[in-house]
Amino acid sequence: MLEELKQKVYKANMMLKEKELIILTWGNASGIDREKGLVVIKPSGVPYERLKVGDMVVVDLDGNKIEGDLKPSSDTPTHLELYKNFKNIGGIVHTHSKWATMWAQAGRGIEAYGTTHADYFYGMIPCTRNLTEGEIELDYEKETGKVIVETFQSIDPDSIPSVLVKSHGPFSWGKDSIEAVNNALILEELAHIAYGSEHLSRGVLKRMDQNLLDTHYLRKHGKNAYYGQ
Ligand SMILES: O=C(CO)[C@@H](O)[C@H](O)COP(=O)(O)O
Repeated sequence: MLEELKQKVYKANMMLKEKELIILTWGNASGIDREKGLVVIKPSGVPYERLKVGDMVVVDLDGNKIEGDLKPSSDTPTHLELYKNFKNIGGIVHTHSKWATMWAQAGRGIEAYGTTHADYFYGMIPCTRNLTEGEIELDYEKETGKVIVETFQSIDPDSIPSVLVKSHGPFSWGKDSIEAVNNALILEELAHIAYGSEHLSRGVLKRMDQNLLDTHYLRKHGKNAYYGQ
């Protein structure tokens, strides 16, 4: 069942390791078949060194396991919530990549400071609020997806394909799981560059000019060409 999607999701998972976005078992990738309403996701706790295509788990959008010998990732409820609410996405990845996780732990979104950012993200990459707001939340994996969706109430997930989850780490998405890995890689680079830029500017750095942001993002996404046109 879903053999092609399993191959792609397996490849996306292995790319997370190749691109050094994860170590040990600190992350997962998934992909959805929208027609069938089924999601393929990495099994929980399996080290990437031992991961096989046949280990991929199939779940429905309610979280019921449809196929697979292993338990789906503990982040499955978050992936499902995003698939249900962000209708254009076909793949999601979660990592604990260093630079993005630093921003997530600091509770700070990554402001658009330059054209490297603007080529891929049309504005600030947001950080969610605290998941629990002071209460002990036992089912926080379920809540994580809801808090991400709440964060995107007035943000288009197609033009900002990543989020930082407070006290946890980043989630990225795309039209499929491979594009989601690519967006996670770009996020990690932007997180590193933004950190250095803030420090070198000794706290006076402001977000980039809106015209420059528009020009770069819209040009890269086929919406306009150059200044003056
Ligand atoms: O942050 C966590 C656990 O604290 C997870 O994101 C793990 O890093 C990956 O979990 P599995 O996919 O192996 O269940």
